Amino acid sequence: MKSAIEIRDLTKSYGDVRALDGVDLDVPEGSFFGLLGPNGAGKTTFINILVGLVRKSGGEARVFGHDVEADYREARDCIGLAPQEFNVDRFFPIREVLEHKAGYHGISQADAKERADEVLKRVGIHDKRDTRFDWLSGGMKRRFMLARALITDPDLLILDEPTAGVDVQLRHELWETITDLNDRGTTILLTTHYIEEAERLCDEVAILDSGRVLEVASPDELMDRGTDDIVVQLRDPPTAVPDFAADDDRVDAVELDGSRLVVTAQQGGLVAPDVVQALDRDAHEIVDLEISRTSLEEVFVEMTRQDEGRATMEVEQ
Ligand SMILES: Nc1ncnc2c1ncn2[C@@H]1O[C@H](COP(=O)(O)OP(=O)(O)OP(=O)(O)O)[C@@H](O)[C@H]1O
Repeated sequence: MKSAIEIRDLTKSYGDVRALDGVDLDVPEGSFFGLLGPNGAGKTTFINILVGLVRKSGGEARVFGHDVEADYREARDCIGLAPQEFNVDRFFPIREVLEHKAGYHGISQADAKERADEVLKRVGIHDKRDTRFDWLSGGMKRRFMLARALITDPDLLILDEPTAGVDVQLRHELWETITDLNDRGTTILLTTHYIEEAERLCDEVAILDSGRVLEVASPDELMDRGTDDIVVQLRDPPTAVPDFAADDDRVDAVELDGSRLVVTAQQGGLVAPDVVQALDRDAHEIVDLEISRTSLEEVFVEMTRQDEGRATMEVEQ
């Protein structure tokens, strides 16, 4: 599949700070791709290089085959960006702001008007079209940021924390709008601190830490790496239970607390039937069974914490 974003050995230094330290990444065309990382990992720097706000120190960055520096105009015209900060002209009615933006990208005045109406309707704030940005509520401001990113009908939509500070209802509405765009073929690059957001929306995520890509995988693949708890409630407290850990190397631990048995295992969904069979064989009656899966958040915290440990060890050696 063709790449919407193609990154090779990308570096960026701000003085002594190595914000990006040799990033290689391919974001497939049409995908919903998440860029996750703790504060200061380099996400905004990465995005700013793609849209030409920051100059890279080394390496290559292409958007739909266009080099972000040598072919800046072509690359930039493919991208719609909704940044974290509200960098909007506050004194004009929002529809005019959109028309100016469209004009800047070479869209005719008549088309710009039509598109402005269309995107304002799409994000649900068309009735506010004559209002100044300053007078919108926080949630409406977020919607407007998305509308502005969409005004050029971009092939690549970059969303930097698009739901920061919005209520649950609006978050769900924004998710729906973005998912719909992705279903129609727009490639999405999303950064977020709400790991649940990435888990729900993204086909693939890259975990970035200290300017390096630690991992690229689907949320499911990442969650498979964590351990799950298979919690079995038995009718009667057993005197002994099968030693699941000895028989199956996916099992990490077995704990018995009265009639409650907890088997901690990788790929809990696949281990659970074996647990049930073994208990059944030994005539233990099962009253209830629940599998609690590791969340992407737990895997993310574990991975980025391990990296911290590694960094400390590297310094100490
Ligand atoms: N203009 C700048 N001058 C100096 N250092 C900078 C500049 N911009 C970013 N940095 C540094 O580069 C590193 C990466 O910052 P960046 O903003 O890209 O991270 P981030 O992953 O977007 O963080 P956050 O999640 O907090 O927004 C940080 O150490 C930051 O302090």
